[in-house]
Amino acid sequence: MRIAVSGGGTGGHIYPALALIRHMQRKEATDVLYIGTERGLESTLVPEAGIPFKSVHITGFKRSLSFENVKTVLRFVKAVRQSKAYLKAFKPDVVIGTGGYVCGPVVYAAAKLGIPTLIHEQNSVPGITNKFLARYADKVAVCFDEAVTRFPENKVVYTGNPRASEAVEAEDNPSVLKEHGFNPDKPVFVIAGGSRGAAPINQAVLDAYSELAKKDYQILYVTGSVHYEAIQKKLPAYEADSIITVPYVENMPVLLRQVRGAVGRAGATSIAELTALGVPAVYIPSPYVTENHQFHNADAYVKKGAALMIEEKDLNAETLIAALDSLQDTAFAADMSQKAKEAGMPQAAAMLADELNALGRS
Ligand SMILES: CC(=O)N[C@H]1[C@@H](OP(=O)(O)OP(=O)(O)OC[C@H]2O[C@@H](n3ccc(=O)[nH]c3=O)[C@H](O)[C@@H]2O)O[C@H](CO)[C@@H](O)[C@@H]1O
Repeated sequence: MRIAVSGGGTGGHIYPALALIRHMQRKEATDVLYIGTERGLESTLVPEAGIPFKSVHITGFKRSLSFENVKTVLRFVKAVRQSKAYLKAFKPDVVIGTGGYVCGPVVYAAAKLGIPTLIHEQNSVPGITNKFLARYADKVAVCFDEAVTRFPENKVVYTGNPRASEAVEAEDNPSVLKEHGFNPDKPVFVIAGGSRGAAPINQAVLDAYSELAKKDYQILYVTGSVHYEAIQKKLPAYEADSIITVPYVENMPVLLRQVRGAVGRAGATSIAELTALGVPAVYIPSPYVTENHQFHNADAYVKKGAALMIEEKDLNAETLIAALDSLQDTAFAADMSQKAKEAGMPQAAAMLADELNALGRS
């Protein structure tokens, strides 16, 4: 099989693509070309994973009327032309887009060239690019019941997010906690604001820091790479042994296998990992995303008893500490873990690969 993959901007769109590629390459010889942007996280993550990478120049539409949108249309036209050239040279059997605006020109170009296409929507509410592409793509793979009715009935398939499979296949290595400097006999929570960090969550952790330092649990506090330096300057002069602050975690699934619980944004790929592994979670949805989709992502799991939610308007040191304290109750945490696992989709990579194989061989 030869597959062209596009997806970018943030980790939530890139990690599912990488998980799918790794799954397919383990099963059979699969040649891959990844098309992203130079500025997105994909331009480092994809080459680091040893996958051939080409770039197009494209930006997202602004929600308000602006001259920038005219420029975006011109960039789109140019990026379609460039994508067509890459695709004609690579000759893929199938093209998949995993979200982010870079998929727009790539999947559109593929459809116009008559190459079978599939788009993967991780969220409960579709993003602008996938809404546009749904008209052109042959299949739309979704991860939430709520997303099924948002796409044409004859195209939609429910596969889940392939990063869930990668999470359950990750190495079970308890010493990862020790390597971070934790006491392995006490529970560890990870607090991370998505792939880029989140300023309001960082502020709540700073406000709660002195109280958290007194707790009988430990915290891996992931600030997000861009926030790290500023946060370090704001941390109290004493550094609590039980709170370890890092900019980013390279291999999140290995870490997630060992923690008592996780606090973070309600990005769909994080949710897929946490549910597949049955990690109790406290979601603080970002209210700054299209159609408030993170709230709806989180809500679907809160309703199943698989997670807790703190809306950003209610986020402060007290609500953060209360949520963490509640997961100290082992029976409560175990029940949530069980419900999260029941809602998880660890078979997602195989299901999505089957859809791609069927399309590519049609
Ligand atoms: C602001 C924005 O538009 N965010 C979107 C973006 O979020 P974002 O990119 O933050 O995506 P997610 O939270 O879904 O996924 C983050 C990914 O990065 C990994 N990770 C995170 C931190 C870290 O230190 N190390 C690490 O490897 C996580 O394990 C996960 O695989 O894509 C998601 C999936 O479409 C959407 O639901 C989010 O709404």
